[in-house]
Amino acid sequence: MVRGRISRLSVRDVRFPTSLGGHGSDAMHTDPDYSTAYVVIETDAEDGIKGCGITFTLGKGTEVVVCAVNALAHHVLNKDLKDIVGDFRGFYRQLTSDGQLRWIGPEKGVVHLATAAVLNAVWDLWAKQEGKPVWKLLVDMDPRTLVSCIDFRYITDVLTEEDALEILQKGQVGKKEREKQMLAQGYPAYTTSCAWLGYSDDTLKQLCAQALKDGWTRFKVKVGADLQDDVRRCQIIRDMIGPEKTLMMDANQRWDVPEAVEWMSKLAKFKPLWIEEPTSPDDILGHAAISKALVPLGIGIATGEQCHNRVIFKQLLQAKALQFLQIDSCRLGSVNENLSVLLMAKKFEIPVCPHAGGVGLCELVQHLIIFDYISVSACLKNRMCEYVDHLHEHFKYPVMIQRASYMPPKDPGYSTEMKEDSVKKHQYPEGEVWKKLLAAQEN
Ligand SMILES: C[C@H](O)[C@@H](O)CC(=O)C(=O)O
Ligand SMILES: [Mg+2]
Repeated sequence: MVRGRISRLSVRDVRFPTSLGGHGSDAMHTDPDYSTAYVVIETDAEDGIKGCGITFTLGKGTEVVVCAVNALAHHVLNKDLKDIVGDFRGFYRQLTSDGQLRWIGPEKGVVHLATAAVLNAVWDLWAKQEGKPVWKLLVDMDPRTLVSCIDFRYITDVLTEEDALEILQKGQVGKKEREKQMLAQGYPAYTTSCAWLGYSDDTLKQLCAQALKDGWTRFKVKVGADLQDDVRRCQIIRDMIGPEKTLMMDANQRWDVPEAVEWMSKLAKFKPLWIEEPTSPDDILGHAAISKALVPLGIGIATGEQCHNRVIFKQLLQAKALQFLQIDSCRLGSVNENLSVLLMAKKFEIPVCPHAGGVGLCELVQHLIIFDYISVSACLKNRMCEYVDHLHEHFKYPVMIQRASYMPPKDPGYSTEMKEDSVKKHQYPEGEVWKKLLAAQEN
């Protein structure tokens, strides 16, 4: 039973100095400090359960997201949780349609990242009160309730409420077996941890050797800044993993459309399964053109980690602009909007391979993709979820990887809760980690 009125919302700017080690670096983001606007909501219920939500940022600018969360807070405060989740579509619409705040979106940019953080906290609270991890809450929900969480505005030309219901009803068949399968085997993952762009060749080799020992069979390498470097690094990694294992490449939006085609034609000999974010995430027709040129070379297009909202995904699907769709748990409007994208991907039969990593993204998105397999896609072909081996130690319920697969979390909630000590130490700029770093910079 859901209970309580939201009595408090707090949001903190939490940053990890990952740029110091080149972790997370790519052709466009050369010095990312993995960070989060960390939201905690409390209720007046006696159980003391809190909902925790995050969105992912790269350091600077987290303070702007924090401001946007505070600007949205009045939509949540003093609301009964029962009323929020009882009309989740209405609540989503209320947050995303604030007559003044939507002007600095709508449903994109800082205000949408803030929406994600707030709604992620609501989902965490709801699941904790129900005593289930979010994936299980979703799996056990009847199709009508699931559909009632989705705002179909702007997507009914490709996915109506009736279409969504039909997909979810079909997904009921074999659900029990798939749940058992997930609990026993987990959801297949790939690793990005070996090949950040800022890593030396020696680090790349050492991490790749370790990943092979740990049983990884799918690897992603960052490309896009310098072609000769890319050729050398891709050669190293392909030689190490051999011809059979899967390799993906990620350019993080570095190229123009013709440049993407030309560059990837030179990297095609390394047999990448996909090139991720070859160009601007807003350029739907550009992605379609790249896809048309590269698919004949055996290279698919993957994108999504910087797609603003369901409308962009709708058009990418309509334009046949991608072969792999990458949802993101903290850029889209939480579970609600991700549900609509999972259902559209199912309708277009495009495999979903979520973006993860960052800080907390693995923790969250595992719930969505496990639900997707059990209740929507029922398919593992060409599907895998990203894994990055950073910062899990700061979470109370960190991801569990076994045999290169995500094992379904068992603790109630959305795995979003951070350790209080970690939050305090990494709060920007007053946490002890930052105090030391900022003082050292001044000297
Ligand atoms: C800046 C981030 O680390 C980005 O490079 C992550 C990414 O593109 C991915 O994990 O994929
Ligand atoms: Mg990427």
